[in-house]
Amino acid sequence: MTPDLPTPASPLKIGTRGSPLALWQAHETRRSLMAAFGLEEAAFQIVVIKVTGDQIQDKSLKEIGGKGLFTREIEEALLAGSIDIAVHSMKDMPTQQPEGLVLDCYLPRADVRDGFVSPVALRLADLPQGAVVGSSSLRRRAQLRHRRPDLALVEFRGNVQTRMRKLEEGVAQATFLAMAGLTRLGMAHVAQSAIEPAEMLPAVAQGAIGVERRAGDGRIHAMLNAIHDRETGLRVDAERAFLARLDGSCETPIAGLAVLEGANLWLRGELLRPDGSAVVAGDIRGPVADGPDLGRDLAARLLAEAGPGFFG
Ligand SMILES: NCc1[nH]cc(CCC(=O)O)c1CC(=O)O
Repeated sequence: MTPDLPTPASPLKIGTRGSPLALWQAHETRRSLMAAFGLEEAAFQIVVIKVTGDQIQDKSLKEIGGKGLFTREIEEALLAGSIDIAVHSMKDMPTQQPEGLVLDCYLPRADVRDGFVSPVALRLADLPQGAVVGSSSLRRRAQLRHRRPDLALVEFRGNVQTRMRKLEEGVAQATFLAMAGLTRLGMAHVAQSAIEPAEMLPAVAQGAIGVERRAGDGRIHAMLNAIHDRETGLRVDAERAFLARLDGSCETPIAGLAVLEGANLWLRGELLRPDGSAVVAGDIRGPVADGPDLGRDLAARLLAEAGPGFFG
């Protein structure tokens, strides 16, 4: 089916946050659609929407609280019809979409690893005893506390430039940034190394870009089908089912990563106590089509292993 295609007179409106990374993702979505349908740039309009998570820079995300800090206003615009699709970093997406919205289109996933950024060490293992590390990510903080209880942690938010400046000022000796974001912004060189998943399991859906639409919008559904990356979808669906079964909120440090091995999907997962004093980790393999079931099974197993007292 060939959908009615957008034109410069009636462009497709792409909603996004205004951060440099979010804008890159929106432009990448436009490039993919242009290539898939032979359309010119003017057939698309990128609409920047302000979200709560970007307006508050002086508090940790946990303090602001609530889910969807980076998505609520964008999803409202999508439901209201002022945009036609919304582009998101899947890592920041709640596992449930609001009634009337569907998230089933993913662009090809980028590097899933965390980047190690530090003027004083080449790799995480080389950080001197007692070094100060800046991170506001609950997952990274818990993983670090578990592996390197000697390190001191400070809150670190803001864009790449802000964090680099804090490192230069000596506020911390190292920080972590997703390689996907750094690479997309042309800044992969600021990372001294990329941390392998076996050493630090990334966040669920790290490196994946999702495109959300209104349910029942057949024209847009058909267009998004043309740019959907099936492998990314299989992996992210398994990881997000794992997260959903854990009721992953921003209070619970959780890591998860699925990869395809031929006809099988291999999912690794990890639950941590925020202070790093306990970790339960495991993995599961099965047919790629069973990804969400594998995710729920692994989550149930890890929850049982953790027991009721795990999160204190
Ligand atoms: N939580 C913020 C966020 N959301 C997505 C990315 C990076 C890109 C991605 O993982 O898709 C980042 C920054 C980071 O964690 O360094």
